Amino acid sequence: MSAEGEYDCIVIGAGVQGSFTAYQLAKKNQKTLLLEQFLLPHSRGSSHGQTRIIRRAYDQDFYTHMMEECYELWAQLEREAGVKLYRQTGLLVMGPENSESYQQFKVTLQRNKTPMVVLTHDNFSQHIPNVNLAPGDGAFVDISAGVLFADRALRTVQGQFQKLGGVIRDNETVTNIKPGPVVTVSTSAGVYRAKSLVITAGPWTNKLLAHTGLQLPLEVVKINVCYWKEKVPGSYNVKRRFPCFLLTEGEEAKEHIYGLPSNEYPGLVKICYHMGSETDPDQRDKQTDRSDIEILGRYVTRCLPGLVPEPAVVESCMYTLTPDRHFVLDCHPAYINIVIGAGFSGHGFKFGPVIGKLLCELSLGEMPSNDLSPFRIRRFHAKTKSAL
Ligand SMILES: Cc1cc2nc3c(=O)[nH]c(=O)nc-3n(C[C@H](O)[C@H](O)[C@H](O)COP(=O)(O)OP(=O)(O)OC[C@H]3O[C@@H](n4cnc5c(N)ncnc54)[C@H](O)[C@@H]3O)c2cc1C
Ligand SMILES: O=C(O)[C@@H]1CCCC=N1
Repeated sequence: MSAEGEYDCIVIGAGVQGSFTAYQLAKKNQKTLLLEQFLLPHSRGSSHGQTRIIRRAYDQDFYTHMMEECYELWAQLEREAGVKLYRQTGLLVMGPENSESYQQFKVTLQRNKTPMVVLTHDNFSQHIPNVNLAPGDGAFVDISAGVLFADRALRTVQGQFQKLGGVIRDNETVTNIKPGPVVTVSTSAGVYRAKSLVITAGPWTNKLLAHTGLQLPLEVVKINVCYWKEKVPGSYNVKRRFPCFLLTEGEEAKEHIYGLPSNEYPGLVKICYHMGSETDPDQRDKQTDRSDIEILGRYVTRCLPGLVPEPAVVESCMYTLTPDRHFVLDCHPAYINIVIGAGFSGHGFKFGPVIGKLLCELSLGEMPSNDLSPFRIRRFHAKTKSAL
């Protein structure tokens, strides 16, 4: 399509997934429009903030496999744009030695021959100072893991997309979608048409899908992003090689607790709980539940004695959860030219480059370069509401 307002593909949502999808489409010479409801950059979705963890450590092989290509794609983007987006720190994984969850993480890395170091109670504090390893807990380090500079990554991929001729229209909310062989998308500022549409709207996915008669079993939760003050400045700093860490489960909670070394805010360590309370994305700040912060405070007191056990800074972010915590990467069940990337369940940032590639392949009708069976919509069966 070449007339004004007509595109090969329209992508809705300029978070990490929509931005990488638009970039991949432009790389394949597709005339692409990326629509974003807020002025960019913004902090109202799931992709904002300075940092995210990148890791191969997972409890399922398919994520560890996807990360192989993903590390290469991150490095390729760094080279292409001449910016640093990743810093290797390692990821310390801890959890009850005999628990299923901890063992699955460990065994998945071992099976995939991922570089790792197993720590013992005897040598733990020599390698990882200022952390108490609970009795009965095991620990290992995923060596290639580290920190992604999230805001910078978003700016970079959007910039590369524009350099390839892609168009970003921000401050423009999509208000309607009319499916068909040519999809019509109405916004607060205009009407656009395209051969295909990709919906990567994060917490707003079901609001947009309502225009297409589909609802997915997605739950949106608010996450309190907590930063904890070092008692002795520098003791958990990235420059002192303090790693990212992940507690598979523990005394305080069933869900993960995870953290990143102090870096973006001097003297403050980012530690979060991998769950929050339900929210409407347009009313995020009305959700004031702090039970996750109480859980974190107890954990910090017990295991991170060098931190003040109450957060110095609390920011907000949102997860869009699926029931099984796996992503949705699929075509719309009724409209093959509408592609959905959703439900990243609080762990999707690191996969951005590979998800962009897969959603691009789906929208071009190509054979996906990864097995998408864990990510198909049909796995939800009865939970998928359809008015079609
Ligand atoms: C606190 C926190 C910590 C995390 N830590 C990690 C981590 O360490 N490692 C990791 O890999 N992942 C992590 N994640 C998860 C990761 O950040 C998300 O999976 C990812 O950002 C999801 O991106 P997205 O593009 O799907 O959604 P979003 O970033 O929310 O993007 C969706 C976009 O669509 C736009 N939009 C919605 N509706 C419309 C409309 N009608 N019109 C136009 N635009 C619209 C929104 O404004 C938004 O910009 C974390 C998430 C949080 C919240
Ligand atoms: O995806 C990640 O690495 C982080 C840490 C573990 C829980 C979710 N997000």
